[in-house]
Amino acid sequence: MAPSKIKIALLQLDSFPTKQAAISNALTQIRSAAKAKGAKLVILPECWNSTYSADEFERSAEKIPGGETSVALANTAKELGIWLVGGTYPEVDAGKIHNTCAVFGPQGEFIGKYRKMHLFDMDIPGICTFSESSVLTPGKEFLTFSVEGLNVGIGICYDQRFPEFAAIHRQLGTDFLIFPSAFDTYTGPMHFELIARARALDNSMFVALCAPARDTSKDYVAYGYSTLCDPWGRVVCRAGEHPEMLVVDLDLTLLEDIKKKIPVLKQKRNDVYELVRKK
Ligand SMILES: NC(=O)CC(=O)C(=O)O
Repeated sequence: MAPSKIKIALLQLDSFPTKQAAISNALTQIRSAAKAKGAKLVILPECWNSTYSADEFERSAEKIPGGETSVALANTAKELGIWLVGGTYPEVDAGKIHNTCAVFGPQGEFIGKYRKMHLFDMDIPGICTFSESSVLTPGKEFLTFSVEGLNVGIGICYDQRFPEFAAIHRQLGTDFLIFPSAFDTYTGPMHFELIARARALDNSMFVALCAPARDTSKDYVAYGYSTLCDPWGRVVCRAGEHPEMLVVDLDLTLLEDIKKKIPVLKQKRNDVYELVRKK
């Protein structure tokens, strides 16, 4: 029988001048989350081992699996016997660059990877202009997997702005949708928590947004404020701007609880409208 609780950790990681230093810090934090706090599933942020910039994506991209970050994460997942959602780091494959999340299981096995499907192209003049599509290739595949009976799905940052993405995950059976996310400091205060709560409530699922800590010395300043919402759309826990570890027991009984009490998922009018996955 599936457990009624599972302990998870969201690591809001600091930035470092080199990839090696970022990896070393991440491994220390993962060990602390698993050994000192007992987390069974540990989640890292978007773009935690490189600067969030188009140039840097090309410079630091690696093979997934097989590259140095993936090997370090796989070994650590095995050492600790945990599930590890590796945040995102740039992937190179057949000459193309992707913003990719790799997932590793408790034996260090590669569970799968998810490539950011909706690329972050935003233009708010004088505030935030970013064009992931100038260097990255978007993904087309969804990723889901089971952790002790809990159905987990992966999205990345900008994907959370598309309600259809989370709704397709609902169709796929996802009960916990995880978005490694590096929102900026303009949209973050307006939208980050709002979107997390909306996706959670719309789909009666847990939603986690795991962000890098804020570093004001960077060109792209990440918002921070990693957030976890329950299927009722409530914020279970939220970080601040600085490096932080959020450790929490997901109360899995809430999944059935809301489905019984507010059965919107069964009440969809598929005779009138329908959402169709094409790939
Ligand atoms: N960084 C992103 O992918 C998205 C973001 O910052 C936003 O949507 O705002």
